[in-house]
Amino acid sequence: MATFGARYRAALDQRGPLCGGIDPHASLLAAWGLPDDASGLERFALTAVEALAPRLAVVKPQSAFFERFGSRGVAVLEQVIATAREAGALVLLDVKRGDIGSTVQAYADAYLDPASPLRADAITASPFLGFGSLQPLLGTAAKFDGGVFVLAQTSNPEGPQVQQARTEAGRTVAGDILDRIAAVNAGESPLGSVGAVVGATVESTGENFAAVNGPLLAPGIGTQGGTAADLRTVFGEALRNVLPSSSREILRAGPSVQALRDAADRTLESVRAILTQS
Ligand SMILES: O=C(O)c1cc(=O)[nH]c(=O)n1[C@@H]1O[C@H](COP(=O)(O)O)[C@@H](O)[C@H]1O
Repeated sequence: MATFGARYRAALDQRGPLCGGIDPHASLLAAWGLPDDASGLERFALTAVEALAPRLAVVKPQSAFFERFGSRGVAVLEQVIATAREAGALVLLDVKRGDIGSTVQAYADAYLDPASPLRADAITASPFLGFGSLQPLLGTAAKFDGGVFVLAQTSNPEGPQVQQARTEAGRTVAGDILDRIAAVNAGESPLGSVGAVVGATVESTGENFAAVNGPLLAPGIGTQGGTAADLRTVFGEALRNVLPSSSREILRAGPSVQALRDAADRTLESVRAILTQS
């Protein structure tokens, strides 16, 4: 298999730059007329996969919305991952894992080892126990051609309290994380396999995102207020590597498969117009 960085580049080039988040909120299940139980979850998630996975580059199921239904919910998540991959989308499992190194290896085994039923193409990870603690995850990803998206500057308003704090060297924590991702990705072509998560809502940062030489996930498009135009302000020269992500704004269009597709197409066209101008 090609590296995750190469598969990401090809997926964006072929299908366009959009990640569809599969976030089965209780309020969305209700809006779709579905029960708030594992059967409703299954209908919701598989409808979203049917609509989005054959056309979008990446789909991103959010694990907690499945875990809240226990083992039946996790079984649905396994089905979502497998079905979406069969339909040709890359699956980015949003689990935001981070732990001491020895335990991080167990998370790597759970989500990135082909032997696991929850194996995805990539996962989200939190570096706030120290970037080095993620090493087992990065090593396992490299071994199995998977990807890891490391939180750097998140879309929520509370993020700057930690992420804009300064290291002893005077760098912001977010900037330091970007530097460390860039060091892992150095020399990789067409892109490294370690991504950064930078919210579409963070405004101008002064960072050189092109130097990351890796995937750039930009959640926050739509419901959180992030717009296509914001992407230019945030990412500057690195727009070609950016994957905007939107969950609720697209999912609200359901339960009609066609309406979900139309909503995804509208979002894709709005971000494509900006991202391909560079
Ligand atoms: O890692 C993420 O996916 C993520 C990082 C971040 O900084 N902000 C953020 O919103 N997310 C996730 O992206 C999704 C955003 O959903 P919507 O606001 O409905 O588009 C949620 O699943 C969040 O957990």
